[in-house]
Amino acid sequence: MPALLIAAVVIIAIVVARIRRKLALVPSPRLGGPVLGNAAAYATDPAAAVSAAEGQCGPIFSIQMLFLQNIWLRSNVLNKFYVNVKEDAWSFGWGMNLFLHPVVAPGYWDHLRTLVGSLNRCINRSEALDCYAAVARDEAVAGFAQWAHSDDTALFESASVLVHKVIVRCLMGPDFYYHNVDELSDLLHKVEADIGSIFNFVLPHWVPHPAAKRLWKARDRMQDIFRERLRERALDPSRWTNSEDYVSHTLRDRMTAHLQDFFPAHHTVLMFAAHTSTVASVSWTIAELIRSPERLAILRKELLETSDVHSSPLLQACFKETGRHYSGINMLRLARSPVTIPDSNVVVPAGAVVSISPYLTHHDPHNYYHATEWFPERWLEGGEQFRPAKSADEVTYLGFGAGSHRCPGEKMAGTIAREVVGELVRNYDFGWGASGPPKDFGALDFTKIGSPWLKGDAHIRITSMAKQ
Ligand code: HEM
Repeated sequence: MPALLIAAVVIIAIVVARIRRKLALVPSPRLGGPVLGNAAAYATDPAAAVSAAEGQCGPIFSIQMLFLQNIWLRSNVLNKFYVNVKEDAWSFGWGMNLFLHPVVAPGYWDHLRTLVGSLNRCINRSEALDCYAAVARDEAVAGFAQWAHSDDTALFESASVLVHKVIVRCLMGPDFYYHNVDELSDLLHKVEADIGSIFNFVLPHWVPHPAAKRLWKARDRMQDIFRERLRERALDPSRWTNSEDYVSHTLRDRMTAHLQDFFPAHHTVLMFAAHTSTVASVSWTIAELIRSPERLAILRKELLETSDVHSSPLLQACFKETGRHYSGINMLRLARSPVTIPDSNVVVPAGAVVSISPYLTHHDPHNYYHATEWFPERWLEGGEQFRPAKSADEVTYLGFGAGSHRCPGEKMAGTIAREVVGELVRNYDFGWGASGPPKDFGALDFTKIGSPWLKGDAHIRITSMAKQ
């Protein structure tokens, strides 16, 4: 009997040793003090922390964030692998759910693909984009007339108000705009303030901590707003037959009409997906044009010579460069089943968070010449400074993502941003406000979902050229 026991222990020890040799532990850096050092370093300066971790550990490493293991993949080839892993293995939806769970109805993520599919079919049609361009122009004209009254307009904050109005009119429709636009902006800000609460990550989802209670309240109010508006629409259906707003489309689309109960959750997610990054795109482009007056003069000439703001190569290059220079620090997936990283013996376990970094990819000098400069000309014909991905196995530009979750709102965001900035460049003289230029252009706020804003904002003044 003891001999049998010893044999069993030896066999188990051999098997365990073999498995451990096969499944190498993901290396973890030392970025600060023990226990919470890595999480604290990441929270203070995520770009510096991830770069330092890569320097210590190579392209695959793990940063422990309290109870979550966050595994990072840092190479162009791993970017490509990452964006193509399927949802059932590395889930985008369940990654979002880690912090958005208090504001989305249970079951929403199971319908994400269907709802995103309908979004793609609706907002990328030319009729819809023409309509969104007209809405953006209209809001830009009204918004800038207001901005011109002050000699110190907070750029990101004011662009946020403008973009929010455009998004509500386009995605939700004129009735939501008329009745609820300010309240929706308020809800967005409230949700933004609480969604990053550590308690959302670490406590069971049912625990009524203060941030969760506020978020549940916002979720319930969003549901009420939708109930009210959809009830009114049902009383006058003919008015909505040809409406280009996305809510109308989802009510007409037989793939989504039955998912009405999930519309409030879907539009909460979309307010995040669409708002922060579009505001960043508009605001950073305006700020960078102020910093380069010669380029602004060339762009103004180009825009005044064409009747179509969407055909200016320099304006397009400016937005592409803003998407490169001011991109999000991370993408995030929740691993649902073990996945082996190619050409390594690392297996990402189920339950880990897996990330890549658009920001660090875009600032890698091996990928971009003068990577730390905002230099839109790199994207113009003849601007050979962009080093295209070496092969089809690499991804070096992630401004709108790539692969399975590539952004469906790229055309809509581009249309809005070109209309807004085009209106400003054509009709207004603009520069820093009375409080002067921002002290530190490198102070990026990476806490938002999407592209970073500038910490402390930037203040500008605009003057109508017609009045000069
Ligand atoms: C300049 C503005 C925008 C930028 C830079 C941007 C960027 C991105 C990126 C990088 C992703 C991929 C995220 C990932 O793979 O983890 C993404 C996904 C997504 N974006 Fe955008 N986005 C913008 C505007 C919009 C707009 C206007 C909408 C809605 C109308 C939108 C809706 C979405 C949705 C629904 C997804 C998830 C797609 C999926 O699950 O397959 N985005 N976006």
